[in-house]
Amino acid sequence: MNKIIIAIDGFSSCGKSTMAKDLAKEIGYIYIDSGAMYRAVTLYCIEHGLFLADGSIDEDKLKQQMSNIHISFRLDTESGRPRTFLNGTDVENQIRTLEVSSHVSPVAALGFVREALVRQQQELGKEKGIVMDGRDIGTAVFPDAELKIFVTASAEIRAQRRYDELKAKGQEASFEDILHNVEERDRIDQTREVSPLRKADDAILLDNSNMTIAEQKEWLMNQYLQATHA
Ligand SMILES: Nc1ncnc2c1ncn2[C@@H]1O[C@H](COP(=O)(O)OP(=O)(O)O)[C@@H](O)[C@H]1O
Ligand SMILES: Nc1ccn([C@@H]2O[C@H](COP(=O)(O)OP(=O)(O)O)[C@@H](O)[C@H]2O)c(=O)n1
Repeated sequence: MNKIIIAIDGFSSCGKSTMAKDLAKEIGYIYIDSGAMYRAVTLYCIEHGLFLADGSIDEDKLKQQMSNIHISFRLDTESGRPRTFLNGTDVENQIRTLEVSSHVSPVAALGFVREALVRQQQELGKEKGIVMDGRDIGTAVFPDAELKIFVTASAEIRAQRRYDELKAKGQEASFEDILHNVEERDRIDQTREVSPLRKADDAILLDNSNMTIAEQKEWLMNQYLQATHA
């Protein structure tokens, strides 16, 4: 069967990567978490003092240093899930903290950052057989993707899911802070000038507010089967 490209976009913390990862594993496709790439660049900025005292980004320095930022993914053989590496170091846990979440959307709004990452993402999808999730996969990275999904759920439900996840990992964070972060990122992601978050006209909308992980997994598998047998 011919391999296709599956683009999964949507609002923050709604379950995109959970469903994308599960599908990729089941059908033997590569899974790429494009958000992890923006998070890795953000971690680099934090670690290299590129956030100025007023909270803004030293754009000139970041532009100069973009070629020093190398992001890769390696499969964790135990969990079967990919882990994110920044310049050879496993940063999978560090990029998921609320600190990185609080800084990532302004970094992702920078045109030169998007250009560099989109180029890498397109390269990764060249052979097809890929599931990629993010904000602009169906609109900018792979506008010709054969299957596009746009996921949403209420902000409270999304914040609760992220809160439960951080708590399970032993990370302290308040529900209010997470809700604020989810809403703020949605606002910045939807209003930025370059490739803002929006549903592609040909994407299928999924509101998974009242769906379990198993139900959404089955829903996505059905979409894949329909797309490949059409
Ligand atoms: N339908 C669901 N019901 C409950 N929790 C979910 C559901 N889908 C995903 N989750 C959980 O919500 C959290 C955020 O999911 P994730 O896949 O990381 O979202 P995204 O990639 O959209 O940010 C994870 O802890 C995940 O296990
Ligand atoms: N394709 C993408 C993916 C992420 N992003 C940015 O990166 C941030 C983190 O993405 P993510 O997918 O890890 O976010 P969560 O939904 O997992 O919280 C988003 O809030 C966007 O600002 C983007 O601009 N374009």
